[in-house]
Amino acid sequence: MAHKLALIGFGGVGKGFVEILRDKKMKLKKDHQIEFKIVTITDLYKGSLHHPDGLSLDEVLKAIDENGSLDAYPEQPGLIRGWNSKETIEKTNADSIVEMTYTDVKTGQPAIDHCKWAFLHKKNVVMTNKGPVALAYNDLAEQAHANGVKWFFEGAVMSGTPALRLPKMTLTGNEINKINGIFNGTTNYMLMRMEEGLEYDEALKEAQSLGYAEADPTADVEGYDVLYKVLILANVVLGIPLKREDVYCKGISTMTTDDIKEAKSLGKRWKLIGSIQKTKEGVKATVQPVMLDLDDPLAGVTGAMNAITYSCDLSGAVTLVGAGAGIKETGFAVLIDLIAIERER
Ligand SMILES: NC(=O)C1=CN([C@@H]2O[C@H](COP(=O)(O)OP(=O)(O)OC[C@H]3O[C@@H](n4cnc5c(N)ncnc54)[C@H](OP(=O)(O)O)[C@@H]3O)[C@@H](O)[C@H]2O)C=CC1
Ligand SMILES: N[C@@H](CC=O)C(=O)O
Repeated sequence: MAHKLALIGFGGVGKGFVEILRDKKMKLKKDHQIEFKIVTITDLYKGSLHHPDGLSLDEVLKAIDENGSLDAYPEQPGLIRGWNSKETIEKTNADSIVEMTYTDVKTGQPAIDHCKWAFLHKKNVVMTNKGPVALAYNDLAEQAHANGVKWFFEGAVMSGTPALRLPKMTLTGNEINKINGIFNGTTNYMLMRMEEGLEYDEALKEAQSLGYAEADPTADVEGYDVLYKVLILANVVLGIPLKREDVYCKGISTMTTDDIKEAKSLGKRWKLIGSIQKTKEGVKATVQPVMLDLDDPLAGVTGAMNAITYSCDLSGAVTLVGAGAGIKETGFAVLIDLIAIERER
């Protein structure tokens, strides 16, 4: 039986995910005997569509590409328009909610409420939104468990690169003492382009046009996006209930091309580094720009690529390098989570 999905938030990642489902439909069925059917899509300004038997992905993409809105989707018997996110969760016949609204770095809303409502209505949640995981992990994980549903969010850290499944699945049995790395695609891309001669504003515009930046890019350049990822890694991977006030956070917003040139003249390169370390005095967590030697492995991670190193007592340091942002890459993260749910069904 097809696994029915309701999408909340239909921006870059939402569209990327629908394109993946359209393109991989046959392969998923043939290789994995899995069929996903999107029955609802709800977006704040682009509108909302629901059909209990499934929406035509070609028509959804045509409506968005040609009109920027779901309102242009053709009429058909049984089609319902106009649900908001709460109505979607309450009324849809979907098995899983895919939450891809913007990340609010202060409150985590409305995504935290979306999770709570979905769990109460016995629906799984897959999300790329970082807010609920960073701010309400323990509470929401308990609610999902109590309602017998799954809550997955692989895309919240390093988009489609499995930065969360790696420690949870294959590094299990190790004590992880330190996690550090590059966790933001936008700023890593900007630093590379500034080294190539672009001004700060030009580099930011490019990162936005490539779909890497947050709806409000302040989150990227001030380091809050990395701070959120540090909180997720601490809570989910290390089981440490770290809060935002526990983390020293400095972004790249004050950096100029002169800073970049200075590093270059010293044979170094700036990177925005997130780090969590267990020490005798407790946990030390920071987000800050660091000048690295060019032969440091992290110095070679450029563009929207990210890297994470898990320092483990048994396996030693294990580093994963891969996309940290991107429409297709993050859409893929949703697919990984949905396949994981489907395999457990
Ligand atoms: N882009 C990337 O590379 C990555 C993104 N993420 C996360 O994935 C999520 C989506 O990212 P992305 O697609 O790039 O962001 P976008 O800003 O492109 O899309 C977010 C969408 O959510 C919609 N939205 C906001 N509030 C609501 C609501 N209450 N109900 C319904 N829809 C709503 C917005 O509507 P409208 O625009 O119509 O107002 C917008 O279309 C974010 O949380 C982001 O942090 C995670 C990893 C990587
Ligand atoms: N804006 C973020 C998107 C992924 O989390 C980034 O640039 O890394």
